Amino acid sequence: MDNLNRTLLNKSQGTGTQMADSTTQTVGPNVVNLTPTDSTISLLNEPVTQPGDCKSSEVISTTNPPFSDTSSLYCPSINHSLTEEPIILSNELLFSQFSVEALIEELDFTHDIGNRKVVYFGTRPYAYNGGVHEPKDLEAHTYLAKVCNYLDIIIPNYDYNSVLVTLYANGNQFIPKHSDLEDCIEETSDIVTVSLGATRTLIITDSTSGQVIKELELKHGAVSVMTKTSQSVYKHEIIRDRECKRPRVSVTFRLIKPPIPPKQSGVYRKIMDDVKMSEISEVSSSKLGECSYTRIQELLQKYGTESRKAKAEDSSISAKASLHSIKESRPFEPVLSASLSTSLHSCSTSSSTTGSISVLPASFTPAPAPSILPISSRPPLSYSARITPRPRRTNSVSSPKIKYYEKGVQVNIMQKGVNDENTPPDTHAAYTTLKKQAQEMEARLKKANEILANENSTYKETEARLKKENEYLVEQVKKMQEQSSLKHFSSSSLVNDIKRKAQELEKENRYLANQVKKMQEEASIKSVFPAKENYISGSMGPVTIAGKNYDVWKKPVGKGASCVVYKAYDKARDSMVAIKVVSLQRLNPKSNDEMRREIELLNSLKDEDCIINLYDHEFKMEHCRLSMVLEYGEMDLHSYLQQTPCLVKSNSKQSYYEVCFLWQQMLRAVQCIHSYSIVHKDLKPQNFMKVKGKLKLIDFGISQMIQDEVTSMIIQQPEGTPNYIAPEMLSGTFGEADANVLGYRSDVYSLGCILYKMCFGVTPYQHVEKMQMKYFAIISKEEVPIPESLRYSDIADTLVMSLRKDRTKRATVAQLLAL
Ligand SMILES: O=C(O)CCC(=O)C(=O)O
Ligand SMILES: [Fe+2]
Repeated sequence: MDNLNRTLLNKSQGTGTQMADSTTQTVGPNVVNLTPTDSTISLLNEPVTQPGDCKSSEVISTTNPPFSDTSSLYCPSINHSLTEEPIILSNELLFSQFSVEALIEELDFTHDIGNRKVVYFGTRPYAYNGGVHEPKDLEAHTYLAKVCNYLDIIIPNYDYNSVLVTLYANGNQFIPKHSDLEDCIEETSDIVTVSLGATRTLIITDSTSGQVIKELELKHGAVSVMTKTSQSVYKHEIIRDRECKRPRVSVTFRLIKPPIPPKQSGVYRKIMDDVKMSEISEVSSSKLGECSYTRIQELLQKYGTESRKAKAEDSSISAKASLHSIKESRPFEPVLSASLSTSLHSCSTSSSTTGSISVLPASFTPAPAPSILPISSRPPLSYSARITPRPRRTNSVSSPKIKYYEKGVQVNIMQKGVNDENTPPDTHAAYTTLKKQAQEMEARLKKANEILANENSTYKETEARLKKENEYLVEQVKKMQEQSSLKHFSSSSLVNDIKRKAQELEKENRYLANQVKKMQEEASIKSVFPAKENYISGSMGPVTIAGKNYDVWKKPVGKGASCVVYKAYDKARDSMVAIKVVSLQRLNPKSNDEMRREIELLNSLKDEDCIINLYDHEFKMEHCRLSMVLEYGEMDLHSYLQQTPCLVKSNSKQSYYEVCFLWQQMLRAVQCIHSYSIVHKDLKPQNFMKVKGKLKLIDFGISQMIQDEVTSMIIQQPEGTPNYIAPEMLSGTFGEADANVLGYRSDVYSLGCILYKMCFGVTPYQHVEKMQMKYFAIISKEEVPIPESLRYSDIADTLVMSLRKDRTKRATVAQLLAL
């Protein structure tokens, strides 16, 4: 604690002495007159009374990240008294996330010293008892750079230019008792070690007495600080720990002096005298052009001669001069630097010196070293040049070279030349060529860069164009998708519509096909007909009516109160006919008159295809029989309705169409007779016959011709079938003589009843069993109710219009047809 206090005070007082050799050319940040920066001062606990007067304690806490309470700040020492003992700064928290394994992974330990391994990075060579380390860039060592960055935070103004990383693979590895007394370490240097990984023990002993002064635990993140000067007083060691299985890495920072030539020979001196700073800066000026090459050439010629001279003076001379880091403020920075070296080949019989030059424009060097310093404090990039005249071992080949780097790739240009022992190398010519080549190379590079820039802009243009095109296409695809989905939607609804219609048509078709089938069946009967057992012979015999023969089916197809209907084959017509045999015997004369009237009516309507055709008739009074040969129909409407579900029940479009179809035909048939001033008076399903699928009127038994509606006759008795009878036809019976007027609209009412039956399966008052009640219901002023189960409003309207009780308000057939 005391030591650090003292250190802080001493450093801040700025009383230290600059120990650097004047030949070191160290012109970095002021090491000696170190004054804490404002930010450092603000971090100190106690107020600073004078600039540079720092009275803080050993450990200075701050809450600023990345420090924790246990972190500390340290001002580098400046006093360097002999008795300054090592101290430890604890930085466990700062390094808590730091992986020592990752650090080991990224490092190549170049020296295996048996009990440990090391690797060195620094701008200057570092020689110690473990070996000699050549200068080496930190390059892209991410984790090591991180340690450097952390150290910059822990000791902000600490000046160092080397990093020695030591790996102790386990507790068996150690470093024996020693002092870091190497000459190459600056006397002003602090020796700072960051301990990472396993905890190990550092023991400090007094060099003279061997007495243990301190035993320090070096945990992960511990930073030990020693001074170079104290190395003559103390020794230190990392002792074995057999229990420890984990690795430990120590990262030791030092300030290394520029290398001292082994022998300060005349040649070296000459070189050193000759190569002045001005020349170096000339060589390394931002323009490595004419002047540099010329100068390099001059120098080589000069030192070639000098070395030959030196060889004559002292054959054992081996001189090496090196000028590094003319402006080295921090290690591993791309710095303005140049080196010039020449070595005389002592063993060679040849006195000649051949040379090679490497010209390394720093602008072509790989990416800058890892960020150890804040960007702002880095010196600007510039060229560096190294001139290396080397002895030629044989007389074979010399290799003047140009190296340059671009994007980390080294490009070598080699020029071979032959020198024999007696011929000094034609360095001038070599360098002229090299210069030319370098210029060419630079020109090519420039061109390549231009092309690249060009390509880059073309690429960018293309990229932008493609992006636009892509956007357009995406938009188009989107639109097309939308359209196609719309199309799909509309086409699917259309398809559904068509499907529905097709289904309806199919139903209709089936119905018609059925009808056709029936008709075909009828037609086929024709061929079957001549079979004897199927027609009448005997009592009715093969019947002759009005002189024509008919083959009559034995079984009657219909029976009435006074008539029987047979099916027969008319050979002359080659078609089926219906033969209606009416028994006149049992009829009164009035009935006979009716029969005659019917015959007349039918005869007058012969040409109408909505009226059943009367082909022939014959009164045989002797037999009291009227035989009528009529057009044959497959089935009357009554039978048809019996075997067909009503509209409400089937509730299908097909039934609807069929009802409409039949209704139209009934209307036409009735319109036809009305146009002959005939009122049918007994319209009911039984009186409509289906002939080849078409409805025709039959049975005019009670029909009569009328002049017009107003002269319509008064009837005495209710006639017609009660379920289809119009109210006006009944009302007369029940004393409402005025209303008992017969008219065309009575047929309309009956038609309405047939339509009602087709819709609901029953006639309006069919459910009323008692006849009298039925009559009352029919004549009642209350309109026939239309059940709501009928969903076809047009039919419902038609029913309402045709079933109006008041006949004057009832529709005529013409009106109904016009709907
Ligand atoms: O590993 C350590 O902590 C000490 C290393 C050391 O003393 C040295 O490299 O000189
Ligand atoms: Fe050491």
